[in-house]
Amino acid sequence: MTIATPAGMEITAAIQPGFEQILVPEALELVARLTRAFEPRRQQLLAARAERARRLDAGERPDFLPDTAHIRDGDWKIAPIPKALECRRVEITGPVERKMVINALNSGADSYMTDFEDSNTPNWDNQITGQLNMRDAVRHTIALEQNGKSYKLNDKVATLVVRPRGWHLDEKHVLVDGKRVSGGIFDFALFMFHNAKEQLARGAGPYFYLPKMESHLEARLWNDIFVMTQNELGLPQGTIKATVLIETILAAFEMDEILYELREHSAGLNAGRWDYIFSCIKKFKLDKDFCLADRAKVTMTAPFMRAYALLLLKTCHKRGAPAIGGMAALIPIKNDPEKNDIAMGGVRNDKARDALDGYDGGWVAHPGLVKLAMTEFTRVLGDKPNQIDKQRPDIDVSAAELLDFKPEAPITEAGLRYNINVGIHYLGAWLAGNGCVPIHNLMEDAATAEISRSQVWQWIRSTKGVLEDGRKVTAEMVREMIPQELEKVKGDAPNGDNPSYVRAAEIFEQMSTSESFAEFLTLPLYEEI
Ligand SMILES: CC(=O)SCCNC(=O)CCNC(=O)[C@H](O)C(C)(C)COP(=O)(O)OP(=O)(O)OC[C@H]1O[C@@H](n2cnc3c(N)ncnc32)[C@H](O)[C@@H]1OP(=O)(O)O
Ligand SMILES: O=CC(=O)O
Ligand SMILES: [Mg+2]
Repeated sequence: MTIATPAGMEITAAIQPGFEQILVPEALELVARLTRAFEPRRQQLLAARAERARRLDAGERPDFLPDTAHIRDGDWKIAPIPKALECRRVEITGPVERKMVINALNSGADSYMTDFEDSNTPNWDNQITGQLNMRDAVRHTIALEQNGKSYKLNDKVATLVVRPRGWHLDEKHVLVDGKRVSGGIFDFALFMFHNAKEQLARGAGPYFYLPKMESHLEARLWNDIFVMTQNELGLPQGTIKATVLIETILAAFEMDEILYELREHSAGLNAGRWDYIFSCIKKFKLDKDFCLADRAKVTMTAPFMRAYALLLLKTCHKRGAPAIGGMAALIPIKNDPEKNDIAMGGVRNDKARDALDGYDGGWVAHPGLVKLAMTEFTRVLGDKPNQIDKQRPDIDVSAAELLDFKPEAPITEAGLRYNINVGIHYLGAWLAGNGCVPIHNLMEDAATAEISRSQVWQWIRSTKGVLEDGRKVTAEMVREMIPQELEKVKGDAPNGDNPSYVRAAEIFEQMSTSESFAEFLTLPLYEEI
């Protein structure tokens, strides 16, 4: 099938039946206009990231910005939060897949973040089918017959929030003036064009989660895109609301500034813990003093994670903004009640800690976790929709505390093998089109897998990358383990005979043993799909 595209735009992927309903000329026109207006700035900001990374590699340490002290010290608040976003005690998240969209909206959670990002392989079909799913979800017509089950929406559903791709990702199948467009702008513009007015008519609005930003200037770019889009679509300014994931170490130093940039459009901040850990490893990968312990030991109570979580909470409430907690990767464990009890206890503790600290809500990965997370937040909040009024002047977090990277031990052979195993399994699933999988009873997505592959790279290079039995982690050691772990993955994965796992092992070896560090694992992977 062919479709009409605006002058200067080319679509290089197949237009499957139904895709033309999303790729309508006016929607593509909006993509083209936003691209022409903002793509040069996206490229400048990505170049600024690379320049900052070079400085960090050379030993520079981040600090709060001197030039924006007046924003941190100033007395201001974000614009009022709309009714539909006042109560977010439990937010379920998941890839933008039809059955999961229905199950998540029906899950009993207050809100649902549908994901074009960490938990989604951004192949062309997933992206456009995801937009079709969103169109039907917003209109409450989404339905499905699968495996003898009928899926449709309940009368009362969770508030929908959409996560477009981050600034680093392109949509390679859409070119404007010969260049790839931004994946984030593409996802955002199509969603806005098809759904914003319908959502407003239904008493909510276009709400977003914004991932992986590294500075307030990147937030300013989103804000300017919101302003132009609202003008283009004839929507009142301030209609769009966005929650920013603080999931990079550099953004942790600019939380006030990020809220300030988006103050007319802000719906608060979220502690995106998994990408945050990955970002710390990435930004200090060459620092001889930096070396984190086995992935399982780096929890929310590690000193640097605790500092970040508390600073986020304090900053949000000071600005009248919701503070939303991140994701415990534990999921229900079938057929093993004992292990399941331990996993559920882990989620309960995680949500109880966030609620008692003062968070207004938190993320869960699975419908089976909604009730217990809700119980923990309700225990603290009672019948209040949020606890934004709970100020935490007692919290005082310094730059040194944000950078207090511990624990450093233990690093174990089991931990190393775990990282290799999860890395291969996840990359293989991703290449096969599934961006979120259960591995060893944990939710694994692009962010958790990034921790695994970057730890292996770092342990090989750091003088502190030594196993607790005294052996140094080396490229040879990792090369030897990769085929062994690949065999285990082939046995464990439901589609283990898919050639994508063999390819994943090759990519994992290349990524973890090569001298250069791939900025995001999804960048080389995207060129393979
Ligand atoms: C770091 C971050 O970025 S966190 C945010 C990104 N990550 C996520 O959003 C995690 C989303 N979660 C998931 O994808 C899944 O829960 C997984 C992959 C972890 C586990 O999936 P499965 O093993 O298939 O779960 P399970 O078999 O227990 O599912 C039972 C039912 O719940 C549904 N379900 C599971 N998780 C979700 C979810 N997050 N949203 C909606 N429905 C879900 C399944 O579709 C299934 O439905 P069915 O009974 O109608 O067939
Ligand atoms: O997106 C969330 C994260 O933890 O990463
Ligand atoms: Mg993330």
